[in-house]
Amino acid sequence: MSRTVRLTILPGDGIGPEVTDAAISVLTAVAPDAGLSLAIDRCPFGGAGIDATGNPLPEQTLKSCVSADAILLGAVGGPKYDEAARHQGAPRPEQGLLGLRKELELFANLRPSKLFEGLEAASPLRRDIVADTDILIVRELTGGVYFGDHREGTDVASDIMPYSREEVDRVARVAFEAAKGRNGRLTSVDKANVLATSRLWRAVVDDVAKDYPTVTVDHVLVDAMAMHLVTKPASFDVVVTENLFGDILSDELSAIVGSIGLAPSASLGTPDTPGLFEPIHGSAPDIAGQGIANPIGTILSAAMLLRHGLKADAAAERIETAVSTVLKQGLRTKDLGGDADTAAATSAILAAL
Ligand SMILES: NC(=O)C1=CN([C@@H]2O[C@H](COP(=O)(O)OP(=O)(O)OC[C@H]3O[C@@H](n4cnc5c(N)ncnc54)[C@H](O)[C@@H]3O)[C@@H](O)[C@H]2O)C=CC1
Ligand SMILES: CC(C)CC(=O)C(=O)O
Ligand SMILES: [Mg+2]
Repeated sequence: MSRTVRLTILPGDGIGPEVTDAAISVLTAVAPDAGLSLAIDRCPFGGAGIDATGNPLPEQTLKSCVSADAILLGAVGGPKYDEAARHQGAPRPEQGLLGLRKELELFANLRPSKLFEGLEAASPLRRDIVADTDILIVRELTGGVYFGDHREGTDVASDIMPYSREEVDRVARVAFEAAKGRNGRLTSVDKANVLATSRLWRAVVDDVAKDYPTVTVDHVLVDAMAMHLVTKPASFDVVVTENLFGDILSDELSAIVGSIGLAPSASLGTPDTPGLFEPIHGSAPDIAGQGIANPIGTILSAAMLLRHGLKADAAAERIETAVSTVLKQGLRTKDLGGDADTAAATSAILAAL
């Protein structure tokens, strides 16, 4: 007997539809052996939501997300929408994404990045420096400067970065749990020499640490962390940080291990809200429509969807093993210095399954 699971798919904009199609074909391939029957609802979101309804998070799309077992997103945004926002005051696709994260209270964003075997030459770092890099960034996702008050004037503008003890506590616990299940090392990244929110962040992380005596915690300032990631990436295990710093450091880390096109993520809230699974990259307007996007970040996000969203760990592992295998065998999309297109990469992964 198979279990029917409801998946809301948000292809979004740019390369979003290309990479979500690839991930759906992989999910569809592993579902039967995992005892899953997929009920897929594709919904307009981001720029596509604006085109369809004027709203980046249309009411029907939100309804579908709320009642789904899990959500898979491609990416949102693009120059056409930036122009309309600038000149006509139109809504931005990115507001839809921030709105969805907030609506579902998806406060913990897991962004794993590791060096796959065979990809040493794709890293901009020396082989001996990048070797063994395997980091999980836990990024706070529904607080901080993305959600504070924004004031936009022609001469003065401001963005407020608020954090409460509760917001820091809950994401810190996710990070400590993750560290406990890995190597027991947690690095908390902040800017406590300048920011009040960072001093609160540091104090709360130290309080939560008392509940996790087997985890060792270090505090590192974000500017130094940006440097450490390129000089000694293999010395970090789990990293927890606030929204903006996590956004930036995870893009940096993804390039260190080869390409932003490889990096998946899981955005999680309480156990009874559906998780949102998406690659960390954006809509890549510079390569959209050419069929050359790397689909691996989205395919690995589908694996995270199976593990965290559907508790189908074996199916998740099958996908991760297939991705490792094809990379070890030499499959390279353009971002990794090769010439495999999206379709060829997807076919290779399907074959490796
Ligand atoms: N989660 C989301 O939906 C996000 C949306 N954005 C939006 O995306 C748009 C473009 O932003 P950018 O700053 O250009 O960031 P981006 O991540 O879309 O692209 C940065 C660079 O990485 C390359 N790239 C990204 N994904 C790739 C993939 N799968 N395969 C191969 N190459 C890939 C792009 O071609 C580009 O050269 C903007 O409108 C931005 O607001 C940006 C980040 C996240
Ligand atoms: C709102 C998003 C566009 C922010 C972002 O870059 C991300 O979440 O990775
Ligand atoms: Mg980002």
